[in-house]
Amino acid sequence: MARMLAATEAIHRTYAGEVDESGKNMGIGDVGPDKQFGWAMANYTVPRMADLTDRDIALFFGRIWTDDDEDFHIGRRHIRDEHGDPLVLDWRAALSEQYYRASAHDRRGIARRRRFGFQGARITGFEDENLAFGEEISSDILTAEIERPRTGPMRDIVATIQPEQDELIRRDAAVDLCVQGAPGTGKTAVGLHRAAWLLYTYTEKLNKSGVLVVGPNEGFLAYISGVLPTLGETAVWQTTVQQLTGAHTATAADDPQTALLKHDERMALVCERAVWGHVATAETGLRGAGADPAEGLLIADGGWRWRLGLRYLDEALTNARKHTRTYTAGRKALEEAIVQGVRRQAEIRSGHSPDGRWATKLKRAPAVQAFLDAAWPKLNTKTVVKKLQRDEAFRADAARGVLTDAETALLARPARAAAKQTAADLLIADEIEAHLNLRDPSASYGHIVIDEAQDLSPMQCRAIARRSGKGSITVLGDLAQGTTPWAASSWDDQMRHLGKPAAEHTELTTGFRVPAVIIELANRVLPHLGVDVAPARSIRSDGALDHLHTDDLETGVRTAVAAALREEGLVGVIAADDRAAALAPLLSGTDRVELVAASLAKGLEYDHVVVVEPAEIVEAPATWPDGPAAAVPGVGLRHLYVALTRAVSRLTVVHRRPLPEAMTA
Ligand SMILES: Nc1ncnc2c1ncn2[C@@H]1O[C@H](COP(=O)(O)OP(=O)(O)OP(=O)(O)O)[C@@H](O)[C@H]1O
Repeated sequence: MARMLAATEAIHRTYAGEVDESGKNMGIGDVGPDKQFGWAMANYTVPRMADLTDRDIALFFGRIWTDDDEDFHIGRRHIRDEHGDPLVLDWRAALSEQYYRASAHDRRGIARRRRFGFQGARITGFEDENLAFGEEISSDILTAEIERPRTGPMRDIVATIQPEQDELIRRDAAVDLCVQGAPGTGKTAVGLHRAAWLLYTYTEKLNKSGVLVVGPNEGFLAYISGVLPTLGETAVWQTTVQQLTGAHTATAADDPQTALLKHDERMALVCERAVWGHVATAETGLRGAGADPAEGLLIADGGWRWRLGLRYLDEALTNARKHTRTYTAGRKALEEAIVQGVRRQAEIRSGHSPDGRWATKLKRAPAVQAFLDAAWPKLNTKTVVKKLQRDEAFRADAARGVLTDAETALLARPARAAAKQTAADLLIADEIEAHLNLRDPSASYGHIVIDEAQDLSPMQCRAIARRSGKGSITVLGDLAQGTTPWAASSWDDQMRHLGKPAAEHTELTTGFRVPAVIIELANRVLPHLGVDVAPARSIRSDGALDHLHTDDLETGVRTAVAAALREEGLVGVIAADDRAAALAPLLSGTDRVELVAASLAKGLEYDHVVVVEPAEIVEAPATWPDGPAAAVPGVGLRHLYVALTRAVSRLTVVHRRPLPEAMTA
């Protein structure tokens, strides 16, 4: 690697001058092709040098010997010798697949596999499997990696990817995946590694179109943000659905009932009607333009007078509606049809076809404009949203047969709240905009990874789908951990909202995070959550579970945290949202302890978790993602399930009140 770095530095030195010079001169005068090339080379070498600089990570973690007696090392990045021959294969290379997938039963041409253990950049040991002799071992190196104390954000798992994970990671780029998985089964890990694999395998296509990772909240993004850069991928956008849909810029909040309605799938149809309902019949259009439908559209064109009949206009309207995807394009198509109709008459009458300038002038003719404005009025998103909010008759038309009267009334917003929009209003605006205008294809992503996807509302799913375009998606989640008021209860529905009804479905059940004693406790809660999902089976027999019954919660928490700090790793204290706020002063000043509100614990993990007063977590009202607090039935128990499944090694349940029945039954 040092030699590769030296070679890259030499290239950089050769061209570095071009960067400085062209940095000054770029865009001024003539920058010849040589300079362009030099500039490109110098720029190319900069990230490559960073990538080749020591990263305190072992250069390789595995080795395979094939039946043909070739051998390869497998590592995080590809390393070659001065002749260009590979010394270490990138974990994403096609051949590396054999390292992860070969078994004694299905050797895939691999005679022997070696796994290296390492600490930082130092190799600490290795274990061999002679697959050719039918040998298969349970890996201590994998066990050590899984049990390793967590010291900070999430790390990559390249050294120990399991065969069933590898299969998902390396699915073809065109495949849409939906992965249901119990807590700690590696969904997030699979999603991120799949993003990295796709970028490596389809570099050109995906670097251009981009890869997006959507997570539930900013805390989660911070937790996972380092994984892709350590895998050498810096060009992946990571965002929350709130950021993606602009919800974070909302200036007002909906009451829970209204928010629920605005996130409902039926709103998609209301939005569609609110836009397309503006298209009138030819007859109404003519009347609206002050013309007599029996006479049709009369257009004065210099010395000429043209007439388009009702039937022609009706057909033009129907065609424009049928053959265009967006409202704005539809109006254009209608305008073109009018020009076309007149052009034909002009050709017959004058014997030659009028030019483009004539067409532009004709479009501006007052009669044409008046008809277009009446039959297919110009619209923008703001106008439509405003009409939905303020115009009762318009709202009733758009919602007729879709929403009840009471629901329709919830969409009304008083004029004094005019400029203020809620997060759900912005989603509605996004939906309406999609009917009005085609999205710029460059604003769509080649692949989108969506984590904790069970929490998305139908309208949020649709907003993400619009950003996917022709790209594929990987959807990860757990129905049992759905805690939003609109959480999904079926993946089929969710995939339909995401525009990928034919996605491949898989379920992961091998738990890598939570030890068996702790997952058993969580699995007691699972049947009470009202979803049909498989429980996790932990591959770990270590770990500890303690209950601390106390008269005083604060003392109990203090005792539990002090005990937890005697061991290595991070401590997470999870409590009902209000309780968490109250505990904050108690826990400040300890950098190995993090206090987490139960509603924000999703996706995170700690070596030692202290769950505070489960009864309170069960009772606490859900904190709505973009609105006020309000009780969502059953959500508290799901928060408890999430809280109980965050521990990597030890869990202490601190309680003053009796434990909820679901935990003890
Ligand atoms: N093959 C593996 N080797 C080592 N560690 C792994 C492996 N697979 C998963 N892990 C670890 O297990 C833990 C749980 O993984 P991850 O967070 O991806 O699970 P999840 O299914 O997304 O969980 P949750 O539903 O609770 O968010 C992580 O620390 C991850 O690094």
